[in-house]
Amino acid sequence: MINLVILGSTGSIGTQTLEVARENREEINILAISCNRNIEKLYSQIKEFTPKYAVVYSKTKYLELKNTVKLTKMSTEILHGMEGLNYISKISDADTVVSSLVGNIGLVPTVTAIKEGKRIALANKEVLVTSGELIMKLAEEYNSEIIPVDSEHSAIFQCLRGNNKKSIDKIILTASGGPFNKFTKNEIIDLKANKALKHPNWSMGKKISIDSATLMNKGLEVIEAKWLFDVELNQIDVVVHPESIVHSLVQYKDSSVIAQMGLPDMKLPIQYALFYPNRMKNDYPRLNLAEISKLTFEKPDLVKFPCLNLAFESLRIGGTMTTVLNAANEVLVDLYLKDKIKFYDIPLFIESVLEKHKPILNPTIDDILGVDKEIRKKVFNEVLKNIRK
Ligand SMILES: NC(=O)C1=CN([C@@H]2O[C@H](COP(=O)(O)OP(=O)(O)OC[C@H]3O[C@@H](n4cnc5c(N)ncnc54)[C@H](OP(=O)(O)O)[C@@H]3O)[C@@H](O)[C@H]2O)C=CC1
Ligand SMILES: CC(=O)[C@@H](O)[C@H](O)COP(=O)(O)O
Ligand SMILES: [Mn+2]
Repeated sequence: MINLVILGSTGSIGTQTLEVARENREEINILAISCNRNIEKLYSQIKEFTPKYAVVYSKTKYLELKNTVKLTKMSTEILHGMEGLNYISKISDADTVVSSLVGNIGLVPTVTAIKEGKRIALANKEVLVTSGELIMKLAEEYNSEIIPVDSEHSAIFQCLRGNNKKSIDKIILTASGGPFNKFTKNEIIDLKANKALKHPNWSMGKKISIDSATLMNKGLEVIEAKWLFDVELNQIDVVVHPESIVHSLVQYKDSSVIAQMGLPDMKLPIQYALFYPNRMKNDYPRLNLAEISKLTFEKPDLVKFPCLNLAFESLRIGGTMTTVLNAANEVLVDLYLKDKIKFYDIPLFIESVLEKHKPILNPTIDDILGVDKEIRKKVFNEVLKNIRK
C-alpha cells in the first residue's frame, strides 16, 4: 500500500492523481490533500477519500471548510496555510508526496518532503526552475527519490533506464508548439487568454496552458531537464512535434535514439511515478500508429516565441537568473489571464527584468525566496506604471 500526500489535489494534476488512486484503490491510500481556495472540490475529495488531513491555503476558505467539516462530524483534520502544507509534507506514515502545486509557492513544502526522505512525484516544475541545483543536492543528501511527472521528463526518465548516463549525447524535448503554432506573429499580437488557453492536445491548469502558448513551458522544461538529468545546456534540444505522441527522446553517443511514446494523457506519467519501478496494468486507450499514420517534427520559431530563448539565456547565466525568469513569468501570466497586458508583453517585461538583475551565484533557499518576492513586486509595479501611461 502506498500512502500518498497530494499538494494541490484540486488542480489538473491533483485530480488526475486522485483518478489514478481511484483506479488502484487496493494499492493507494490518500493520507492528505490540499487546495488554495477551491474548498468545494476539496470537500468532495474529503468525502470520497477520507484523508487524515486536508490543508486549505487561504485563511478565509480554511475557516469556512473547518466549520462545514465540524458540522458534518467528519474525521479529517483541517489545517491551514504554509504551516499546513509543511505539516502534511512530513507526515511519518507518508511514502510519496505528489508535488503538484503551481508556481514557486510549492518550493518550501517540496523541500520539506525531500528532507524527510519521501519519494517525490514531481509535477511542479517551477521549483526546479528556481532551485534545481539545491533540490537535486538535497534529494541526494536525504535519500529522497525524485520521479518526474511532467510528460517529457517522465519520457526521458524512461528512455534513460538501463543506459549509462555517461553515454548520453543529447536530450531532445518535444514541444507541441501550443495553440498558436500555425499563426503568424501579427496574428498572435492581440489574441486574448481565452484563445491561448485552448491547448491542442492537453487539458491543463491555466498557468501552464498560457506557458505552452508562449513556449515558456518548453523553456521551463529545458531548465527542469538540466537539473533532473544533470546534463550540460548544449546537450538539450527542443523539437516541435504538434501531435504530442513522442513525449521526448534521448540520443546516445552511438547515434541511437530512444523515444517514449503514448497518447497524450497525464494519468500515464502520474501512474508511472507513483508505482515506479512497476508498471500497472490499466485499460487506457492504446496507441495505434497505423491509425495516426503521420508524425511530424519541425524547428521551434524563436522569433515568434522569444520566451524559449529567454529561458536558455537565463540558464546559461545561472544563479538567481532563472528565479527572476520564473517570478516575472508567474506575475505576467496572471496579468495576461486578467486581460491587463498583451501576449507579447510577457517576453518584453521578462527580458527587461532579466537585463537589470545582478544574479546571486550559488543562492540559498532564502536568497531564492528573497529574489522571488522582490521581482514579483518590481514586475507588478512596472506593468502598473505602463498601464497608467
Ligand atoms: N496540468 C498538467 O497537465 C501538467 C502540469 N504540470 C505542472 O504541474 C503543476 C500543477 O499544474 P496544474 O495541475 O495544471 O495546475 P492547477 O492550476 O490546475 O492546480 C494547481 C493546484 O495548486 C493549488 N494552488 C494554487 N495556488 C496555490 C497557493 N498559492 N497556495 C496553495 N495552493 C495553491 C490549487 O488550488 P485551488 O484549486 O484551490 O486553486 C490547485 O490545487 C505546475 O507546475 C505545472 O507546470 C506539468 C505537466 C503537465
Ligand atoms: C503534459 C505536459 O507535460 C505539458 O507540459 C505539455 O508538454 C505542454 O505542452 P507543450 O509541449 O505545448 O508545452
Ligand atoms: Mn510537459
